This record gives sequence, C-alpha cells and structure tokens, in this order.
Amino acid sequence: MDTDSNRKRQRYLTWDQYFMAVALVSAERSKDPVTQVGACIVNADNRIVGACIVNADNRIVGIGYNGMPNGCSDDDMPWGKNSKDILNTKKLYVCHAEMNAIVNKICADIRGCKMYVTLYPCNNCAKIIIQSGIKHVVYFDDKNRHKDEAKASQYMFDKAGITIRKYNSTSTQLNIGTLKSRL
Ligand SMILES: Nc1ccn([C@H]2C[C@H](O)[C@@H](COP(=O)(O)O)O2)c(=O)n1
Ligand SMILES: [Zn+2]
Repeated sequence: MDTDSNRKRQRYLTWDQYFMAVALVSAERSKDPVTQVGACIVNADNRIVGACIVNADNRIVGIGYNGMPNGCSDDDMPWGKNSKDILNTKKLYVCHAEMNAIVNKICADIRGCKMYVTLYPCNNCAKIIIQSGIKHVVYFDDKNRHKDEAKASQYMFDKAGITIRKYNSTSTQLNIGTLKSRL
C-alpha cells in the first residue's frame, strides 16, 4: 500500500490565507481605476444562543469591494479625484469595501466577527466596523497609514477595543500574489 496517499496534503491554505485571498479576489471586481479594495467578514466566535453554544467558526458572512452605490451606473459616475469641483470626483460617491461587506452581510448579527480587508480602513469605515460589532480586523496593505483618516481609525479602534493587525505574509507557505497570477 502506498502510505504517501494516506497523508493529508501539506500545502493547503491557512484560514488567514483563505480569507485574505477572498478579499483580494473581491477587490478585482472594483471599477476604481486607482485603488481596488476588498473585504471579507468571517464568523470568528462561538456564540451563546439561548441555552446553546453555536459553533460559528470561520464561515464567511459578508463580502464587499469599493464601488458606486446601487442604481448609480458606473459609467455615469466620476472616477477621478483631482477635479477642482469635488462633486466631479469619486470621493463623495464611492462606497468603501468595508461598508459594502457590512451592508451585504448574510446574517442578522455580526457582533464578534473578524474582517479581512486589503487596505487599512479609513475613519468612516472604522466607525461602521465598530458600530457593527466586528471585533477583529486584519489588513493587507497600509499604504494609507500616514493619512489622518487612518490615524483616526487607529485611535477609535484602540478606544473601542478592536484588535487590528497586518496580514503576515512572511510566516505563510503560500504567496497570495501567485494565486492571483494563476487566474
Ligand atoms: N479602506 C479603504 C480605503 C479606500 N477605499 C476605496 C475608496 C476609493 O474607491 C479608493 C481610494 O481611492 P484613492 O484615493 O486611492 O484614489 O479606495 C476603500 O474601499 N477602503
Ligand atoms: Zn473607508
């Protein structure tokens, strides 16, 4: 008997890799020509419902990417950000990935959940994350970290007891970038 065939596969995705990959793939749906962001919300806690402990670990309960509001045609909306007229920029219109993941949630209650997001959350998304009851955030990229919006997010997350950490790509066996290039 070939004993090798009885062994489980070794190079499978970790949960962190799996959920961040979902967020990264979701970002590819974005029409934003400059920055594409994806977010994935995961059930991360066993919860007490009535007399039972519901094992709700590691189920995806919301996905989103940055885009224009429903009903506002992508072709009619401005996608630039440098016009003198702010009404002619995306800034006032785009729904951020984090917000979309939260409003797209498929369960009534996302308290205690974890969000995987490809970019550090802005202050407005931080507020929505906090109000939704999400308790943990994992982000992929922090290129916007120097901005006041991100500093305000950090301040609010600290105050609200939300943990936020950078996705650790060095400690993992599989590079998500290579997954993307295989598509
Ligand atoms: N955490 C974030 C940060 C930004 N976004 C979206 C909003 C815009 O569509 C785009 C940022 O555009 P840029 O200023 O880089 O041209 O990313 C988001 O969804 N989540
Ligand atoms: Zn935001």
